[in-house]
Amino acid sequence: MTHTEKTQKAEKTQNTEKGAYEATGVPGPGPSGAPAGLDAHLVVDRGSFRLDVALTAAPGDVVALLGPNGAGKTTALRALAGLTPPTGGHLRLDGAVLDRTAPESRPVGVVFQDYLLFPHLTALDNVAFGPRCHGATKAEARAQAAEWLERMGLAEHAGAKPRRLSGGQAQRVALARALATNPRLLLLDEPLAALDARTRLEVRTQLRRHLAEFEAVAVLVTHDPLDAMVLADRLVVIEDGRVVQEGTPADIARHPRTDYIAHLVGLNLYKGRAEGHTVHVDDGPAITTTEDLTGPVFVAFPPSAVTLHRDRPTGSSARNLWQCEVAGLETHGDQIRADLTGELPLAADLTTVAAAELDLHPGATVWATVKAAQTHAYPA
Ligand SMILES: Nc1ncnc2c1ncn2[C@@H]1O[C@H](COP(=O)(O)OP(=O)(O)OP(=O)(O)O)[C@@H](O)[C@H]1O
Repeated sequence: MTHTEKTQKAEKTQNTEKGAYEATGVPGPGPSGAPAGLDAHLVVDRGSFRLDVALTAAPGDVVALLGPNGAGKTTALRALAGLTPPTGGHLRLDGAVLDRTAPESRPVGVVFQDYLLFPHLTALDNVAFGPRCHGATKAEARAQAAEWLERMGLAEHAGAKPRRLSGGQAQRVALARALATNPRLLLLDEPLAALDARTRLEVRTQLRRHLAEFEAVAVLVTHDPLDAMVLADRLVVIEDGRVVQEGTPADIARHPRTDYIAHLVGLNLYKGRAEGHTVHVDDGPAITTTEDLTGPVFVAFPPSAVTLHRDRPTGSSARNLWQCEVAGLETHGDQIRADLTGELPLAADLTTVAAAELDLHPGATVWATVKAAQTHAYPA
């Protein structure tokens, strides 16, 4: 999320926080100064597996939990929702202790991976189910549901049953159902996993917008580094039940500390403004892409797409050429990853032989080329 988006959201949070607390009955940060947001230490024992993860977030933060299969992401999410009993630790939300609060009494909204929409209920009644469970009358719940469907651009599908909805629409209905309870903590389990690649791109953009508008804490679980980088302000990487790294997507992408993360974030990612096939990177140079877009975009390419040269290449057909300096070199398996600074900070992967031939060392000046066809631009 950009700085401007965060600032707008922070202002909105200040303006709406009181209303949200009143709606949920959860005490806000009172004169005693109980910290707003999430303060959790999740300890869960499951046979030989132990989850031991500390997680804190301020209202407005979107945190992504990432990790390989079996790392404990779902267990963490279920512990936050109250669906898996903890063995120890603590869970506080806006200063209120929730350790012993039943799941349905927590100011928590959950969007499950397969959405779990009721097949026999319309989109409207699926969304109304959320507020109904939190004590709203049938009429109130339906009015709130209609409002949320409108906000999600789904008003015309209010009467449709889930089987008549596309994957992206079903995802938004599930999100509306979770948000309709005014949760102080929104949990999303692999929110885009059930969608095909094409729908995913569009839904990712919409979800990013909805999360940017959400004033409380959002925690999402995902395997997909793009989802994490696009949707979250902060990544918490879990391996084998423990946090192995956390930070902004940019920090983690630049300085992976485990092979899993290096593989996970195998991308150079930039935000900028597209004008046709050219993306003007914020505070950086232009990148030529094959996509034809206009307005704010992300552009990404893997470090393996970067070719390095000691001298400025003359005959290269690559559309993107930048002068860089080697800031660091790291070995990853049989590859060398070069961390480059300059007009465009980037990571480049090359073989050990190529690194030796180029006489790469920290401080060396190099030219990097990337073919337009190896970049990927998409709306921000
Ligand atoms: N119901 C259960 N009973 C016992 N152990 C379980 C149960 N569910 C999960 N586990 C174990 O807990 C550990 C963490 O599983 P969890 O599903 O939280 O991981 P995950 O990171 O979400 O993985 P995935 O990405 O595959 O969904 C795994 O070792 C798993 O075998």
